[in-house]
Amino acid sequence: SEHIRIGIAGYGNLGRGVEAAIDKNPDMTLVGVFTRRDPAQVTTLGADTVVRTMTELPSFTDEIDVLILCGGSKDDLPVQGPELAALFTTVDSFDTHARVPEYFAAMDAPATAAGTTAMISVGWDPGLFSINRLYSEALLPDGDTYTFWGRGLSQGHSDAVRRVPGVAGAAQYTLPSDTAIDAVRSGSRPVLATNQKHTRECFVVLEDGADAAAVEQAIVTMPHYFDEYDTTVHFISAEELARDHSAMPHGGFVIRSGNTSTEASQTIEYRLALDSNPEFTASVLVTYARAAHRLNQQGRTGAVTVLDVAPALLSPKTPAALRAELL
Ligand SMILES: NC(=O)C1=CN([C@@H]2O[C@H](COP(=O)(O)OP(=O)(O)OC[C@H]3O[C@@H](n4cnc5c(N)ncnc54)[C@H](OP(=O)(O)O)[C@@H]3O)[C@@H](O)[C@H]2O)C=CC1
Ligand SMILES: N[C@@H](C[C@H]1CC(C(=O)O)=NO1)C(=O)O
Repeated sequence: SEHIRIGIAGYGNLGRGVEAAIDKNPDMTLVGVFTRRDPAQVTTLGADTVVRTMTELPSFTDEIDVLILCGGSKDDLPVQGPELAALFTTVDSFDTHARVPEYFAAMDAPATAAGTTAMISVGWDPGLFSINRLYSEALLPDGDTYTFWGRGLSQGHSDAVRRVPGVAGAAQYTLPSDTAIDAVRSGSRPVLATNQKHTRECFVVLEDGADAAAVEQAIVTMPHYFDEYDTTVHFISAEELARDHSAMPHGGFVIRSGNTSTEASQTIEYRLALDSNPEFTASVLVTYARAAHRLNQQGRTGAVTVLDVAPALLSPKTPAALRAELL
């Protein structure tokens, strides 16, 4: 039967989640974790997990079928993605929405040249929510689509805050507006500005000697992450961060209300409720690694997104079994 050999590039919340998710998929094997740090500093879930430096990756091109990129979207993936897509079929969770077109192009060139497949922006948003926004808009042309997240910890926004000079640690929570949700659920199809749907709340540990006012200003004005929102910043100790902000729950929903006739109002809704944002996202990444490997074997090279993936490619079951069980 098919067997897929996985590498993990970058070992943080997501990398750890991918290590766990591979254990849940019998058709997958973890070849190793690749880190920019000293491997001796990296403690993995599995005691026997191989940990190597990122610089060793070029010597693993024959041993890895799909490399799952678990770096941060703000600063890591824009550099690591194109370099690694030139060597491996990759899957990543790039989630700076405004920069997706530019990142897609940056991944498409090396992957096309190398004959690899670069599947970008895999996760739940972008990812599963993107698929449901597509279904909703295609199925109900006359309608409006809304996306709400939280209350929960956004990993992309937490990563972005951690990259601000003077920040030693951070957690960012996204809070949906109940007023906005009620208006949407009423079916009145309201027009809502970005800052009417969510607010953002950051808990930040400062490095010794850092200027709190300067850090706060850098966060609340950050393009693509915070500049369109009302954001509050709290400064806490490293102990408080570890004690109160280690769980990473999240979730949300995509809802479209539309009309198929003046009399008939229709609603489509897709919802997630997550105890662990990173573990769920990692499970999505591993599932789509199966599809990326199959697409590459079919000769589909260059950059692709979840919107290009036929659902059957995601399943470990054969098409015949899927037809017998799911249709
Ligand atoms: N599309 C979606 O729905 C989702 C997307 N994401 C994306 O996933 C990205 C990664 O999230 P997350 O895993 O939480 O980010 P982390 O900050 O945990 O990890 C990012 C990188 O930082 C390095 N790192 C991790 N821990 C440490 C440490 N203790 N000391 C020094 N460096 C460390 C690792 O690189 P190295 O090992 O090389 O040092 C790692 O690859 C986010 O930026 C977000 O964009 C996340 C959730 C959902
Ligand atoms: N990409 C997000 C996944 C969801 C969560 C989110 C937000 O809270 O702004 N936007 O998209 C993440 O990093 O957690």
